[in-house]
Amino acid sequence: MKTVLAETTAQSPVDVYDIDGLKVAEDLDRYGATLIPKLLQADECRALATLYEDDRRFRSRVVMARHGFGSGEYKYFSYPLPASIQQLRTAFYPALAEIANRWNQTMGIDVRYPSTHAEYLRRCHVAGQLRPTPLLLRYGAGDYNCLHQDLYGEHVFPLQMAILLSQPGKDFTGGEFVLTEQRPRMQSRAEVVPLQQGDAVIFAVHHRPVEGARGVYRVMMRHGVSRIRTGQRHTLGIIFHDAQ
Ligand SMILES: O=C(O)CCC(=O)C(=O)O
Ligand SMILES: [Fe+2]
Repeated sequence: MKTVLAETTAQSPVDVYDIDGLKVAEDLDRYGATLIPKLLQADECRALATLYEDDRRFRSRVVMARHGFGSGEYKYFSYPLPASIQQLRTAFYPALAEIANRWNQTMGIDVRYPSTHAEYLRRCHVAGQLRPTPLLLRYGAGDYNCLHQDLYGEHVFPLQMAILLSQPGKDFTGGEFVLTEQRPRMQSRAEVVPLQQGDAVIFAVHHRPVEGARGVYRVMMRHGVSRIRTGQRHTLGIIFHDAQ
């Protein structure tokens, strides 16, 4: 399936991402995560990171240490979302919904996701999950994001995306994106996703199916960020369900 991102910003040409060509489904099935290189250009990343200062864009700010979530802060966008974020959310959803539906079938879960994001949001909104979840995160030296799952109500779309907006090695050091998977009655496995500026990672929000010798089982997934050693790191998070 081809995902077309029309004009992610005024400067950017139309980009076409061939989701099949990038082995998105294959990686997600094997590892629970996949990396999409250079989804955004450096100038788009800088423009998005700069939005962090513009409080008119956001519905709320979370200081992570106050909640035991880690150290650093983030802000949830208000509706209407910035056009580039709205486009990313809409454009990536259909291909991810196909994977999510296949996973649910494999795991014996009877929830199915509609083919358009607009339709899925209607389902969230009818259930009272009305608040937008796309967010910008900002970390400084010493900050980190504890392993977590982004669940905001009954309706959870099982895949999400994060885009690194800062340049590792230059804007910051440390601060690796980390995923863990907890298999039933087994020790946990960790995976570090080596993101460059503008790269996206798509990953499982809460669980995913794994084929074992005795059939399919579910592994629990969590994600977080290791300690930022120096500098400042910004990320854009795109979650497909809305929040209560
Ligand atoms: O900063 C990161 O890389 C992780 C962000 C995150 O937890 C999210 O987007 O849900
Ligand atoms: Fe998260």
